[in-house]
Amino acid sequence: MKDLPGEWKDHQLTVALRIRPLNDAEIEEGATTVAHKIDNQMVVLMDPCEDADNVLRANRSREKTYMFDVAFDYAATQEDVYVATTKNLIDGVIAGYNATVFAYGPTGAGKTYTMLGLDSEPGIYIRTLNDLFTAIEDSTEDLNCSVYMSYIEIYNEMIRDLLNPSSGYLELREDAKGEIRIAGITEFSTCNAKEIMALLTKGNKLRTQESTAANKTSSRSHAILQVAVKQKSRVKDINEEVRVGKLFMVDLAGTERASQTQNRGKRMKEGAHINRSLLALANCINALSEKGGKGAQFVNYRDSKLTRLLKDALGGNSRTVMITHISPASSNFEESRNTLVYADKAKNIRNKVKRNLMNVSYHLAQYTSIISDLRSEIDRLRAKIDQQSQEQQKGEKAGICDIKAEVQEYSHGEMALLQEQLLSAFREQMEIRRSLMELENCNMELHIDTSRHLLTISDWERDRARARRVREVTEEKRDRGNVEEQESGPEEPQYVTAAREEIGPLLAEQRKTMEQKKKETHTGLEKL
Ligand SMILES: Nc1ncnc2c1ncn2[C@@H]1O[C@H](COP(=O)(O)OP(=O)(O)OP(=O)(O)O)[C@@H](O)[C@H]1O
Repeated sequence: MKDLPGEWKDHQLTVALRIRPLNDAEIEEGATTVAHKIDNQMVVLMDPCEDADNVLRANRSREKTYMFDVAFDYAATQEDVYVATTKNLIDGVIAGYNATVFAYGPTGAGKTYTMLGLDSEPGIYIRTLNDLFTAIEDSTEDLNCSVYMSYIEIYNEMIRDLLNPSSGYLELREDAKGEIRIAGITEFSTCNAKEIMALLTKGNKLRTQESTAANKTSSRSHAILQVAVKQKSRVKDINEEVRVGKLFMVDLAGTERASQTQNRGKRMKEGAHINRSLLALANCINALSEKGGKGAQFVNYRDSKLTRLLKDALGGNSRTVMITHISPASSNFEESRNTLVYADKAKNIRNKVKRNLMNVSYHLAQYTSIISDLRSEIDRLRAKIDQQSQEQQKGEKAGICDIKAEVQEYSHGEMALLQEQLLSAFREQMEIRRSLMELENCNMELHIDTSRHLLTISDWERDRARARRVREVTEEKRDRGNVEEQESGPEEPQYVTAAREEIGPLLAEQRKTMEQKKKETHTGLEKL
């Protein structure tokens, strides 16, 4: 069924649960299985502290049943998980919808296994990309399609481009439409799955991964793979429809407790950052699950880079699937319980989704003027025929034939030539307009960022002056005019210093964009 363009539809977050098999370390330490899949949707978690032989089972409160959209245990294959969670999103992305799949859960619970997988057991990334390219190839629609890919990690609250690590740390920007963008991100345009897989493998090698007490190859960062599918009509028209569907695939760092993972030093600092992002994510899930209900709350996405980037995935314009992971082991009971509580809340999140359609219309002035020139030329020739036929009614047919031939020749030759010129003028104009529009957007984003920083600084300076004045008045009153040397006031917070530092580069970038815009406009005018 085709959706009407521009129509908003409700979409409830899909929440899946995957319980991985017990691992060797868990078996060695004598852990028992406490998480069981009951059926395709139901899971039960038993408290290992309870005495299973106690027939009275007096304390049943900590044995809890959870329902999800779909549940998997150790028997599920990578294909099973992919088909039930992600495969269905592909057609939507091609039709211009946004979609997000994210893996959530404690460290070592199997998130990277589900998303990336092994060479012998590929995960969701590879399966999705293969099916996406096949679906594009099989599409019968008359559309030109291009696929762009980017791959980043958020490590210690800093964004790194995994496809171009030399670009340093990247910044988040909000554009005029309120959409979050990563400034300076590398977007590879590819048209085959093999090429995209090579990029992904290269990027993965750069991902921050370390051995921790809980997982030998623990991912210390959140990794986000974004694939954008852009399509436009092959048939040239004065109105062109462009569709853009974006798919985010996110492998989050694991939730962890410092005491349990025995992390120290650098690992502990990472843990704090990982937890800051995941705490912000948990807060958003909490607030969103309450939204619309009695306890409707403000959703604060700004607390971490992760939540700012996942804003659309949570409560925005995206079909979203959350794949929650837990270990079945009794030794991980507490982590599993906490994870299940959040996954359960996430089921209440509702998104509003809409196809991303844009209309590019070309300037008609040039088109209209050429057509009117052609019309007057034809009128002139018609008038000439009429005039001549009146004058030479008797036997001067040859002359008329000459003029008729002239009209015909003009109509075919000149028309074809003019048509050709018209088309190429359109193409050039279209390119210039498109790049001007991009520069305009970029400039607007820079302007908004600069204003935001200036506002942050002036707010802070105003508060500081106010605090200083209050202190002075208090001191004056107490010392009856004998004012002691004043403190310089509170130390400037990090976010204000960061705002000051960012203004210079933002202004420089703004100047650069303006220069480029001038150049483009000049080239455009020369061509017209
Ligand atoms: N369903 C599964 N079947 C078989 N092995 C699994 C499964 N899930 C996870 N594993 C294995 O368990 C180990 C830990 O998994 P993985 O690295 O995917 O965890 P993680 O949740 O990504 O951890 P972290 O948050 O620390 O990165 C890996 O060796 C992985 O191969």
